[in-house]
Amino acid sequence: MSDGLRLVVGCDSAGVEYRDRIKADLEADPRVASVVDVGVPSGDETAYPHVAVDAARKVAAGEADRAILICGTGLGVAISANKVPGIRAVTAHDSFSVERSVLSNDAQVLCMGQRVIGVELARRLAKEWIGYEFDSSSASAEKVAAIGEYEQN
Ligand SMILES: O=C[C@H](O)[C@H](O)COP(=O)(O)O
Repeated sequence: MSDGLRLVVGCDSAGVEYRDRIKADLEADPRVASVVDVGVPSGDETAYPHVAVDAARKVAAGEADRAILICGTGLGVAISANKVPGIRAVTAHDSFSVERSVLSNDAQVLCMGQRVIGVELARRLAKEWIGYEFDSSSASAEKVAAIGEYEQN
């Protein structure tokens, strides 16, 4: 993270407003090196699985460090992103879960719902989330490794 985070943002038509607000926040954040927007633009009705998998594949390929995805609930984008091998995507709408998504689960994808929480909370949670870093020497590491083992077997 010393050179700054490389982030992806994405949404479906139900998440455009929050994606735009969070994207602007991230672009102004000194902790962030780059923000790639995988869509959708306003008025585009591409379904959420396509956007979520596109974003998740960039993370899995090492082109980005993390992704933030918005849909109506934050659920569909998380389910979809988790179909990409190696991806741990979560839906989180509270500060504690956002913290633990990184410190416990090493989640690289945070998903939120524009129809679930207010925009100021979503913006705050996005800012908090990028400030956490997983400790690979922590007791949580072997639990995260077990997820990967189940994925491979
Ligand atoms: O999880 C799905 C999202 O909330 C999406 O934005 C809306 O999906 P729907 O139109 O199928 O309800």
